[in-house]
Amino acid sequence: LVFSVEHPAAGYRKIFDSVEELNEAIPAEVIGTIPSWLGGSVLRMGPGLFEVGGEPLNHLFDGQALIHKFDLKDGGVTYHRRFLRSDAYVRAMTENRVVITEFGTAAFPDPCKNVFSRFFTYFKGIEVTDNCSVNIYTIGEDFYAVTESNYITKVDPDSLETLKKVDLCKYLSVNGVTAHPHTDTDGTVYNIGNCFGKNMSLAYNIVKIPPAQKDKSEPLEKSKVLVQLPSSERLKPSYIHSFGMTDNYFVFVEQPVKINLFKFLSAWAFTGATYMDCFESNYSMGTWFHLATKDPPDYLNSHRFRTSAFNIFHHINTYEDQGFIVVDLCTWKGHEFVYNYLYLANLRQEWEEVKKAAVNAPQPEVRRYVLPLDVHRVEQGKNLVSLSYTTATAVLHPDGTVWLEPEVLFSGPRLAFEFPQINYSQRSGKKYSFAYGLGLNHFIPDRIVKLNVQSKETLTWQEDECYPSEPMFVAKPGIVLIDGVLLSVVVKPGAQRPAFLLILDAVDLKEIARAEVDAIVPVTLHGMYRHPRTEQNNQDTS
Ligand SMILES: CCCCCCCCCCCCCCCC(=O)OC/C=C(C)/C=C/C=C(C)/C=C/C1=C(C)CCCC1(C)C
Ligand SMILES: [Fe+2]
Repeated sequence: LVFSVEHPAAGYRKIFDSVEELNEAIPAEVIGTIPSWLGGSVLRMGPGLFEVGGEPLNHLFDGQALIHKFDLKDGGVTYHRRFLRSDAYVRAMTENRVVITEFGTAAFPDPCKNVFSRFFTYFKGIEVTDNCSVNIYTIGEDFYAVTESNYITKVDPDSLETLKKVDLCKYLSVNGVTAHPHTDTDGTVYNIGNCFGKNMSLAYNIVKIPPAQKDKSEPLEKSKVLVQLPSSERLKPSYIHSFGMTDNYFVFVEQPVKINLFKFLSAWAFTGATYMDCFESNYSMGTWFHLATKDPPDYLNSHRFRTSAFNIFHHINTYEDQGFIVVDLCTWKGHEFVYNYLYLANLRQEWEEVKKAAVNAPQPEVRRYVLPLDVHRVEQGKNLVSLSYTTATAVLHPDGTVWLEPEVLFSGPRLAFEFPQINYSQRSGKKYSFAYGLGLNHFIPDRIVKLNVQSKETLTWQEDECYPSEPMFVAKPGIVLIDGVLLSVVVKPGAQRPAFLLILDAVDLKEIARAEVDAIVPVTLHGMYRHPRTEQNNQDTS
């Protein structure tokens, strides 16, 4: 029954429609009672403008970045949104054309320039996009909207004004970093990015940005590359969307989706190709797992962990247990790039067509991989994983590689458990029980799922004609680990008030409240919960 939800009215199309920003926050109508301890704001990023100058943007990740904010205070809720004033947005508005190439849409040539000056414009090099539509997080006390390029954008989390474009290349030797950093309890930020070094040498660099500084100096000024991981292929680094971190280790999964740097650095500048045109699959490498220690930072090159090919975007959680590293992942089987299926034209099709397209796409599966930390030559051919609670295996082969087989934690035909969240502040890097995710039915987000990663039991929230977003876990203040709520922005196109902030009890996924707004909210990708400001932290930031 759970798998057979159908969408004949294709209401999901509404989440891919352009909207206007708001001049000021609008009030929401609250149904139910918002817990008295739940204040603060929900900040989320996503695309909000899907065409420029009458021309469509092609890919889900191309729409111009819109910052959304739901403020919760004294049981009431307001909603506000503003477009990020990125160069990509401002120049598109000014010139009424796509000026900066997006993930799947090439910039339009300036119609005022003749063919010769256009040629020389191209020679000036590639203008990398600053369309920070993927996530928002803090560095020190500042809030940054981010994508995966070298540009991050400082924003005011109260007014949603754009403050400053920051080029990470000024501080760090990286070409970009992921939109999914890890943050320690003291506020230290860790991230990973591709680095195309001198002589075309390639590496993945793990970077560290310290927390807010006592002398109020910029934490980015003190950021550094911690450790360098090698690329399996020269000129073709793998695409990275997230990574794992435990108390003592970093885990990087090198997938067979590759960036062809030759295409990226040459053809792209001349032919008006897009980022999407620079990806290719490696049919033979499978998937490699890399480990590095945090302190002292060091790449562990003694073991080479391998498994069959899959796409990986989101790590769920990673932890150490009895000499093993447990790595839980949202995978997509095979080497074909899942982003090939995320063109807006596909996502906006009639339901029957959407279903047909998803049949040929890589299939989703939540998997647990277990990496033994202690591997000896004599142990060839036998399963090295002795953790009592998992069927995942690791076998040392004569060539010195350790072949991993996963335990499947969740699998449904064309039903993905994606955009995973955990009780991050209390369980990140630690053994845990629950993951919360967005259920993608043939790529259409139509349910919220809670997964018990130990028992594999699931709970589901869904409602007719409703399209939710990534559920964010907010822990109830206190010491009880399982208490908390899930917050998700849900779009219900036919309703009188067509979107709402949904508040679910994270224990049983029962609805606690919803705050309905008189506005459609386009698809959001990721975001953060900002705790209410107390007298104490008001003083801290002043
Ligand atoms: C929320 C519901 C969505 C509905 C459909 C979704 C289906 C999703 C199925 C799979 C999971 C996908 C996860 C998606 C994650 C995501 O948010 O991705 C966004 C990523 C973006 C916008 C990446 C931008 C990357 C850029 C600009 C990279 C640029 C570069 C290179 C490609 C090479 C090196 C240089 C540089 C400039 C860094
Ligand atoms: Fe993501």
